[in-house]
Parts: sequence; structure tokens; C-alpha cells
Amino acid sequence: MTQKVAVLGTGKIGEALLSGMIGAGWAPADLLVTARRPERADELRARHGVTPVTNAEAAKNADTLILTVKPQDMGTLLDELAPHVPADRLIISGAAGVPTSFFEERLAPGTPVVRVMTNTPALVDEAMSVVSAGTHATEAHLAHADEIFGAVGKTLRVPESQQDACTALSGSGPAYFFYLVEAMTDAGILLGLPRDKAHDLIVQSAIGAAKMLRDSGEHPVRLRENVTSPAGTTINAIRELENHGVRAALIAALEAARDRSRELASGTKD
Ligand SMILES: NC(=O)C1=CN([C@@H]2O[C@H](COP(=O)(O)OP(=O)(O)OC[C@H]3O[C@@H](n4cnc5c(N)ncnc54)[C@H](O)[C@@H]3O)[C@@H](O)[C@H]2O)C=CC1
Ligand SMILES: O=C(O)[C@@H]1CCC=N1
Repeated sequence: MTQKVAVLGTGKIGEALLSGMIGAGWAPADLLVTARRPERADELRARHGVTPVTNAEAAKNADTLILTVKPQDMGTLLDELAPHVPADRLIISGAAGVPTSFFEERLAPGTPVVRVMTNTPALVDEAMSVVSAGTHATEAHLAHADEIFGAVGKTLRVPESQQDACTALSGSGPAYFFYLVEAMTDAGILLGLPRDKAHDLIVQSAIGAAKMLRDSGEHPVRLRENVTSPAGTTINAIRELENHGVRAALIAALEAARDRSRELASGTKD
């Protein structure tokens, strides 16, 4: 039997997933989408050939429901969905913070729920997605979630107790790198370079560093040591980073992101 998958609340993350799934071979005819605005539904149909439906129709007709609304909208979506979801549907939540128990409490007893935290590099098939089982999710359900999110990058299984930490690291992670590139580009301007050249130099350095981190098998400390010549330029920069507490700032920043993920657990408007 054909497995139909519905993406409910198809915004940035939902559309990236959809696009990756189609690229990986899913037939658009087997993909349903829901959107709040009719213009958005038309746009998704035109771009991807998928079928826009209502949330209730998605619950009735798809075997797997991927919920990609904001955490604050999850309560409202579930109120609408709950009467229409048969207990054999697999629910995959992509929302930050919201625990699998939130869904289990609102849906039919025994409904399998999988929680996934992905990130925006899903747009270029380089996502990092972490996958956790709810109470009733089996290995087959987890494998199905791995297959779906594997279409847009890497997947990793983690216990749900680690989801808030993973959200702080990889869910929000791309934003920290974009922020660093932005700040380093400003530094280039201070040093007299035109903005476009500074941008290109930093972006290519970021890509090179990312490839080395992934492919060299070396520890990041060793990679940094290899750049840091005795009495050279790099150590002067590193001293300033340490003087300004950048390491401590990053630790505090990720802790704050983890704490916010925990606060979002209520899945309601606040
Ligand atoms: N943006 C990011 O970097 C990441 C976001 N996430 C999670 O993914 C989820 C989606 O985030 P984005 O795609 O950035 O948000 P978004 O705002 O682009 O997409 C959410 C979509 O859901 C729609 N929506 C809301 N309520 C609806 C309803 N009842 N029925 C149908 N559609 C409805 C909205 O109109 C919107 O288009 C969030 O829960 C977020 O925590 C996870 C990882 C990374
Ligand atoms: O900022 C957020 O809440 C979402 C979740 C992880 C990345 N973006």
C-alpha cells in the first residue's frame, strides 16, 4: 500500500522537508500539505506538485502526519486535529520544546509519536536532525522518521531527555555561524576591505573549516593549533576572544537556548 505523508503547517521547515523528500524520490502525489492561507497552499502546489488539504483531511488520508507549526501554535492545531486522527497514524513533531507527552495526552491512547529537531540546512540537504521516540513509537516508526529526515541530511537518534539540548546545539546552531560570519565581515570592513570581498573571504574560510571538521578526523583543538603559529597573528586574535569571554558567552548562549526550549514545552500561545 502506498504510504501517504502529510506536512501540516508547511512553512520554512515544512517546505524544506517536502522539497528534500521529492528530491529523494517521494512521489508528489503521495504528499499532502496544509497551510493557513489559501495563497500559500496554491504556492506549494505550483512549486512542488503536492496536494493541499485541510488538517482534518490530512489526518484522514495520510499514514504519517508531520507537524511543523510553531510550538506556540501546536495546542490549537491539536485541538483541531484530535477528533480526526485514528490511533494508527504516526505523528512526527518538528517543533522545538514540545514533548511527545503533549501529543500523547491529546490524541487517542496508543498513538505513536516521534519528536524530531532538524535545522535550516535542510534547504541544501545538509540538515542535522535528531530523532526521539515517544511512549508508543516502535523501531519501525523511528526508521520511517529517519528515512523522511534522511532525505534532507543526517539523522541521529537521541533520548527525548536530550532534545532540548540538541535544539540549542544543532536546531539553533546555524544561526550562531551566520552571526559569526556577519560579525567577522564587519571586522573586515573595519580593516578596510569592501563588504563583498570581506563576505567572500569569510564564507570560503567557513566552508573550508567546516569541511576539515567533517572530513579530516582531527580534533578541533588540533585544527586550531595548526593555524596558530608561535608569535603569529592568530594567537593575538585568540587572546582577544578569550579576553572578551567568547567561550563563556557561547556556553551561556546555548544554555539560554536550552532553557527556552524547555519553556516552549507547553505548546500553547505565550
Ligand atoms: N526555523 C528553524 O530554524 C527551525 C524550526 N524548527 C521548528 O519547526 C517549526 C516550524 O518552524 P518554521 O518553519 O521556521 O516556521 P514557519 O512560521 O515558517 O512555519 C509554520 C507554518 O505553520 C502554519 N500554521 C500555523 N498554524 C497552522 C494550522 N493550524 N494549520 C495549518 N498551518 C498552520 C503557519 O501559517 C506557517 O506557515 C517550529 O515548531 C520550529 O520550532 C525546528 C528546527 C529549526
Ligand atoms: O528559534 C527557534 O525557536 C527555532 C527552533 C530551533 C531553531 N529555530
